[in-house]
Amino acid sequence: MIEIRELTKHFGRTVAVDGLSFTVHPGQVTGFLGANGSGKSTTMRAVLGLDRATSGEALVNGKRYPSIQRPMFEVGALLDAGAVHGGRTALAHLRCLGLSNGIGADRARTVLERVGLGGVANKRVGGFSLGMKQRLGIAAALLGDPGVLLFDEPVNGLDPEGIRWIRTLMRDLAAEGRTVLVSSHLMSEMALTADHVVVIGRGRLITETSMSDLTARSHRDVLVATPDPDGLAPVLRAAGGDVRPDGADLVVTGLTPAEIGDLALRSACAIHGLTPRSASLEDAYLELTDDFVSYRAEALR
Ligand SMILES: Nc1ncnc2c1ncn2[C@@H]1O[C@H](COP(=O)(O)OP(=O)(O)OP(=O)(O)O)[C@@H](O)[C@H]1O
Repeated sequence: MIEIRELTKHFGRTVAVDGLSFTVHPGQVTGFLGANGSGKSTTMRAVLGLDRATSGEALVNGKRYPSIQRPMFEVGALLDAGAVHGGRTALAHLRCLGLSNGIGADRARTVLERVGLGGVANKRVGGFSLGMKQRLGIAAALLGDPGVLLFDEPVNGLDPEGIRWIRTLMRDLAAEGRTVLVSSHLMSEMALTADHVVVIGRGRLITETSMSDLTARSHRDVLVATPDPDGLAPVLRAAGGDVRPDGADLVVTGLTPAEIGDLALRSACAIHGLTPRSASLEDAYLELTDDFVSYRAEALR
C-alpha cells in the first residue's frame, strides 16, 4: 500500500506538490493522471525517498522509504529507463543492482525472462532500443519481487507492441496482489489499464475515483435536428432540459431521446433527427482538469 498524506514539495518558489493526499491499494492498477508539470514525478520521487518532502509524508506499507530495511524487497520503480550504464550487459546491470540487497544471478535471470529479455541477457545495454531499455528498467523494479511498484510514464515513446506488453504486465502484477501505481498524462491510456484513478492538477488532488465511476460521469447529450428550433427549445427547457443551439440543430442535456420525441409530438414540432451522444473519457478528464484550472484562476484573482 502507498499512502500520500498532506504531501507538499517546494522547489524554491515552485510549488510542485501542494497538500496532496491519496491512498494506493493492492490488487489493482491505479492510474496517476495529470498534465505535464502537475507533480506526478515529484510525488513518486517522494515515495522513493529521492525528493524530500517540504511537509507531509509519503509511506510505503506504513513506512517512510529511508526506514525500510531492504527496500528492493518492498518497493520497485521505473522512473527513467535511460539511466543505465551502456557498457554493461543486461545481466551484469541487474546483478550489480541486486548486490546491495543480496540478490543473486538466478533471480536476475528470472526477471530478465519475465520481461522477455532472456535471449539478450549477455548483450551490452548500450545497443538496446528504447523498448528494451524500458523492459530492463522493469526487470530492475521486479528484482526483489516487491509488493509495491511505481511506473512513471512507462509507455512514453514505445511502439504499439511495447505498449500492449506493458499494459498486460501491469494488469498481471496487480492480479498477483501487488500495489501498482502508473503515471500518465493520457486518459485514453489509463482507460485501458487502470481500475482506479487519481487525477491531480498543479500539485493538488482533483479527484480519486474508480475508472467505472469516471466513465459514468462522462456527460451524455442528444443532438436534435428540427426545422422548428424556436418552437421546440422552450418546450424542452420547460421540461427541465438544458438546451443550446448548435448551428441549425439543438444540443440537449437532461432529457432522454424518448422524452424529447414525446415532447416534440405533443407540441406539434417536427423532428428530423435524434442522436444520443456520449462524451469520451478523455473529454471527461479534460473537463475535470479545466474546472480545476478555472477554479484556481478564480481563487488567484
Ligand atoms: N528538481 C527540480 N527543481 C526545480 N523544479 C522542479 C524540479 N522537479 C520538478 N520541478 C517542477 O515541479 C513541477 C512538477 O514537476 P513534475 O516533474 O513532478 O510533474 P509531472 O506531473 O511529473 O510532469 P511530467 O508529466 O512533465 O513529467 C514542475 O513545475 C517542475 O518544473
